[in-house]
Amino acid sequence: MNLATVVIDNGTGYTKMGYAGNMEPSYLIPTAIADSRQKGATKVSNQTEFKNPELDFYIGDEAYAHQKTHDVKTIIRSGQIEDWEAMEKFWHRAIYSYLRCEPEEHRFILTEPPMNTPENREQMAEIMFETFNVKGLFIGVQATLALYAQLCGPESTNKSISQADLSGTVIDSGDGVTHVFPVSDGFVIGSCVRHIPLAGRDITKFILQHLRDRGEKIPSDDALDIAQKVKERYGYVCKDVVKEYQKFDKKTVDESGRVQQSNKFKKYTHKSAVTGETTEIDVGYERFLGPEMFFHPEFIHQDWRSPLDEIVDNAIQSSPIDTRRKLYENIVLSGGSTLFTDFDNRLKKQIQERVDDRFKQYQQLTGQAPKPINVNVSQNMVQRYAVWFGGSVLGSSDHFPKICHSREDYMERGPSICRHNPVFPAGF
Ligand SMILES: Nc1ncnc2c1ncn2[C@@H]1O[C@H](COP(=O)(O)OP(=O)(O)OP(=O)(O)O)[C@@H](O)[C@H]1O
Repeated sequence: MNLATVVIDNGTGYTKMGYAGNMEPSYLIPTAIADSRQKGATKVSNQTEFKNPELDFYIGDEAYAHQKTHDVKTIIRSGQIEDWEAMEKFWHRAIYSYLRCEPEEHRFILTEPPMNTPENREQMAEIMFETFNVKGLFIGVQATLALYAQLCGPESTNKSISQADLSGTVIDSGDGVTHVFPVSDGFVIGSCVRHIPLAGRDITKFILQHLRDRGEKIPSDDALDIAQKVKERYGYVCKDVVKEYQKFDKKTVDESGRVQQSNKFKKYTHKSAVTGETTEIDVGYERFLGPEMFFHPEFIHQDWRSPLDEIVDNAIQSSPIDTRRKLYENIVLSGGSTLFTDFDNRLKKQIQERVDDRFKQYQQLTGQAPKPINVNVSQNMVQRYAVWFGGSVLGSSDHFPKICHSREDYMERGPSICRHNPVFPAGF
């Protein structure tokens, strides 16, 4: 009997995990581990949860809940696994305690950043097959899975897709890093990938700083948590920063003659999980100034001045000429930090302006009018979990057993079988 494929997408900030065929992952937890400070010591206290100190560790939110007694660390930096031992422990807990499955009975889909080395892929395969004895393994490239999710997602009408349909530009912005990946026929054009060292975590820190600068009283224990909630709940991308400021500064007078601040200001009430105390915070300009980082990165990072539309345009322009039209016409958003309202509209407008300017110059120079390009930036229902959802659809497809590397193959040929992971079998 074929049991559902397990899909685990380990991101810099968050891990999404669940079973293929579902719309959403079953668990979304921080990619963090809290390890015992008393390694090697045998615990004897009756109150100790674990007798074996090697098992005295926590992952995800539980890791942060135990930071007083354990050392918490993140495992992935800029998409790359930094600590393999910690990763293995994280997977162990994820598989047995969260997903509660017997790995030898399931096929697994793990994800990797596009420029991952073959050695890293082999290491993943070794751990999965040798430690967990999984039934099968497929290591999907995150950008390709995000495109796959869009093609086969809930809004898709395209029933018969092939490798050639997997073309477009994926903008993946999560917690730690933002990437722009041009993908042609299912393959990431490696030399044209662009990396931006700014993402959700930087916006959160900026919002926190801005709230404090405006004099809001933020309890230091929950400061980052509050800023993150404010960002996720009230953040949006504006059309024009100056006009947006004016909207916030516009005051009105109510019936009793009292001056009221603009209704653009919002109130956020936070209840501390530790003390139970509530704090009320006025949320103002940071609502649009935080997400503005994508278009005016100099607000946040002194040395980074290229706006996202310039980087996307540059990535596409450096791709082979015959792929560019598809890359402009299918820009796909992936990751939590692309969820801001109107992010897609502003990005589309600014990239379209760049394309139109280039066309005008070409026309003036040659006197010829090329066929226009309509830039399309699509937001979709599965954007936050696009990579995971791509894995979910792939893992439940009929052709998945043909592309998944089996345990028998691994035993016969070793970890090098996992170096290549095409989304479609040959001749599809
Ligand atoms: N509705 C929202 N609006 C804005 N930001 C959001 C929203 N929901 C989540 N985020 C932000 O998205 C980020 C997490 O996104 P995601 O889970 O895609 O990251 P990740 O995969 O862990 O990171 P990376 O892509 O860097 O490896 C966090 O910074 C979170 O605050």
